Amino acid sequence: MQVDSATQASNGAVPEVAPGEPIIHVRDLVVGFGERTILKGLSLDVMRGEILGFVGASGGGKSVLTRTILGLVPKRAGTVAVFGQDLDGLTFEGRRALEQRWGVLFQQGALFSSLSVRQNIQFPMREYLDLSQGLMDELTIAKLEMVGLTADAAEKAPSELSGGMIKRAALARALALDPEILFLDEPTSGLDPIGAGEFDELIATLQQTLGLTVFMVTHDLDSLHTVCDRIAALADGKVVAVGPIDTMLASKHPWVSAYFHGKRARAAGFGSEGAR
Ligand SMILES: Nc1ncnc2c1ncn2[C@@H]1O[C@H](COP(=O)(O)OP(=O)(O)OP(=O)(O)O)[C@@H](O)[C@H]1O
Repeated sequence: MQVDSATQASNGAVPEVAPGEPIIHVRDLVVGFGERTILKGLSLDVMRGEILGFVGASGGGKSVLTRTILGLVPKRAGTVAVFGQDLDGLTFEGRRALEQRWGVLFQQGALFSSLSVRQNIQFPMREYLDLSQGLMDELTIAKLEMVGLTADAAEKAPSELSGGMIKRAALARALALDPEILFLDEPTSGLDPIGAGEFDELIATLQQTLGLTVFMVTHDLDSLHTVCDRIAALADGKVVAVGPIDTMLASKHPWVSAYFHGKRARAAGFGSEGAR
């Protein structure tokens, strides 16, 4: 894929990714903190319109990769390009234009606890757009309905919501700017299996109706099986397997094999006993 920084308009206009080119393109990425190197030459492509599940051992660097793609963590080497734009070559305006095209649901601190749900959802609108209060209020209700919440959730504080409602409200905030890419960090963690299943269905529905590309960090085997088009597995600081679930089940890499054929995978009905 060609990342042509010369085409990156300084006015923030964004060149389109050619059909068949990855929407997120990571090559030879090295990220570390002090003496520790976490990502050791990681490469990964995410294609437009897919739901890519990203798995790996706890502490392996999944959140670090997400945060590096978002430009929140500095890299030591390698390339990160989103929508065909090398993150390194961006002007301030170019960077802001890019940020409006993705939405993020972080694992921790999904919502600002001191703000109402309405204020949370309007936060990115205020940051990036110049809309009247009336229009923002209308959009807020539309986003809440999109994620299966009713309008009366808007005036609630996060502390008044159940865990599942917090995830949905956070998703509504991630959708506030009509993003093309959704980054989800452990979206179903903390939810019971039914709540997690419903959230998975919601993500699949949104992906289809809005044409989203979804990058999802998850440990949830059910999510990986039910909603992900492809899975990428992280081990030893690199992507060691990438492909549909069958690729994961066939992988000989020790971590991937242990994960997809382990006790939890078997309990969920996958793995050595055959994929369901
Ligand atoms: N800002 C930072 N400064 C120092 N170390 C960090 C920083 N951010 C992450 N790390 C370290 O990088 C490693 C990878 O962290 P990361 O949160 O990406 O793991 P993860 O794969 O997402 O884990 P989990 O599945 O448990 O959420 C951890 O050892 C973590 O302590």
